[in-house]
Amino acid sequence: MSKVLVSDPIDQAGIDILSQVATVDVKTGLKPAELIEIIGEYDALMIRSGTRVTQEIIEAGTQLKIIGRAGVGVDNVDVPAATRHGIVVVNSPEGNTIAAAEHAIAMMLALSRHIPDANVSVKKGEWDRKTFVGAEVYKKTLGIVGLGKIGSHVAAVAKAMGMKLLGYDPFISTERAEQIGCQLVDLDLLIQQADYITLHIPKTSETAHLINAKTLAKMKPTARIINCARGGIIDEAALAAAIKEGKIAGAALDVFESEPLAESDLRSIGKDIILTPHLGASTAEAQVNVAIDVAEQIRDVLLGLPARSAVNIPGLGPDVLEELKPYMQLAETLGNLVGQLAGGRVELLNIRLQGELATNKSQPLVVASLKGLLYQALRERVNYVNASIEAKERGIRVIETRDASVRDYAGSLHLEATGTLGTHCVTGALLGDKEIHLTDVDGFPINVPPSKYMLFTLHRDMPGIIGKLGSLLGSFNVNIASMQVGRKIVRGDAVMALSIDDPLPEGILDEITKVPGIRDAYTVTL
Ligand SMILES: NC(=O)C1=CN([C@@H]2O[C@H](COP(=O)(O)OP(=O)(O)OC[C@H]3O[C@@H](n4cnc5c(N)ncnc54)[C@H](O)[C@@H]3O)[C@@H](O)[C@H]2O)C=CC1
Ligand SMILES: O=C(O)C(=O)COP(=O)(O)O
Repeated sequence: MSKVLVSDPIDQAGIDILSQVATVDVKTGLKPAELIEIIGEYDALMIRSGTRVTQEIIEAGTQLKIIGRAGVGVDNVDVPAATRHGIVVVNSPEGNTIAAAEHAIAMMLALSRHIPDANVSVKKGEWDRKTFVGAEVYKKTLGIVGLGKIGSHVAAVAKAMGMKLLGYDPFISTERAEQIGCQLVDLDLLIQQADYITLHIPKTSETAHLINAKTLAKMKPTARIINCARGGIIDEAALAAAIKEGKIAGAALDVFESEPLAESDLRSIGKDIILTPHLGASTAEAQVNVAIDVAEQIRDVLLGLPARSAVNIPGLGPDVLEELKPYMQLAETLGNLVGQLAGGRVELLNIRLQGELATNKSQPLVVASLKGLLYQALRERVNYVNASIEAKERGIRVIETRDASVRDYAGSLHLEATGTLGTHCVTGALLGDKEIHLTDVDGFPINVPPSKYMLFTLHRDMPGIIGKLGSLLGSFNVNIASMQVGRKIVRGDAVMALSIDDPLPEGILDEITKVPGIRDAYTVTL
């Protein structure tokens, strides 16, 4: 049975799902060295933001197949290292959207009305109404940095409260911003005009210290900034100084450069700063959502199925996966087949996505083709995560083309592999009830479902060949399950595709090529 380590607090709903397929150990608060010591035993690791999954931990996790982040941000995982090791990293892109957005709104209102400090004051026995006079958000300008899932929900709520919305997000269109009710502007303008700024972007090398001494200096002295996204997007020292010097009115922070927050100037600022301990996703509802979402994906991957929200498999979102699932198996089978036909070292793989597959959405089929191609060399070590990197490291050049005009089938895939021993090509499609069919081998039209053991011959189309081959296979006790000939012209060259019940015994290929008229023979295991 597989083993899963849960190293941060996760809702029981997730543990229950994992327990259906694995032994689950919950060990929270482990030090890095302790995690390194035990991670080698586990097939999966489930975390929140509390565990830093470094390259060292990934290298020690020799059995790891998946790292599941029960939340959005994966900045605490060395994703490139996981990718190199073929470990799929999944998250829950939507499970805590509402929770995080509501926390940002709550922070904005709490900051405007000094709720945390007023509460402490009343609990101390005071009745001070003058100190805590606040500001309304109605008709004020909210600048939203990052108009993704959380930023969009913040926009909807803020709009309902009568705020004017400015948005900055270089990766969304003006139309999308308009839909959200935001005027798309550049960051500088947003910073200068906003009364409130709220951050909803990932932490990356581009967004680190996006808000710094220079940007803070451009803000209105009455402006307040809220960060419920990631620590380190704001330069904390510069922020503390800006509030103390009255350059801005205040800040509300849920996330910090280093968590838990250690000694910090931020603590010494009074009612103009609110600090919460990374609570954005901490609602009962969100914790159930993310735990179920990620546990299901871990379960699926441990059962050999694809994950719906893998962050290190490009282009494979849940909607795309649903559509492409049957074609992924086709691509893998064709990759595996053409790799074996080509034999030797493959140097170039031409992948043509045809008919309805000729769209950008089909990108994962390229990865699946490479996974199939590399299967003979790498077996279980190649997967959707590392297939592209492994191909690159082996010097395999990949050319993708898309041809929507090929309409023999709704969608079909054509793979051509060139290696040290020559060039071969195969085409396949889904027929009937999404059954995989080989529709062409080396330019000869056929129509056969692939089987585990197959034999292909290139021969002259002439009487007697099929009989001779049948007798030869019979003399080696090889049982033929099905056979089909593909030819372009009568008595010209032809291809024979045979499904056989068992692997072909050693030495028989040479015998087959000695049959007059048979030029070449290939056996494959799929
Ligand atoms: N405090 C907490 O507990 C939580 C924090 N988060 C954090 O909130 C952030 C946003 O999450 P989602 O909205 O779900 O992500 P998302 O991926 O839906 O949206 C992020 C948006 O940021 C934009 N973006 C990326 N780089 C940018 C840049 N340099 N400048 C401006 N915009 C940029 C993207 O185009 C995208 O629209 C993430 O950092 C996530 O980790 C999420 C959940 C809970
Ligand atoms: O989902 C995210 O990105 C979060 O920041 C939530 O973090 P958490 O799971 O509460 O440690």
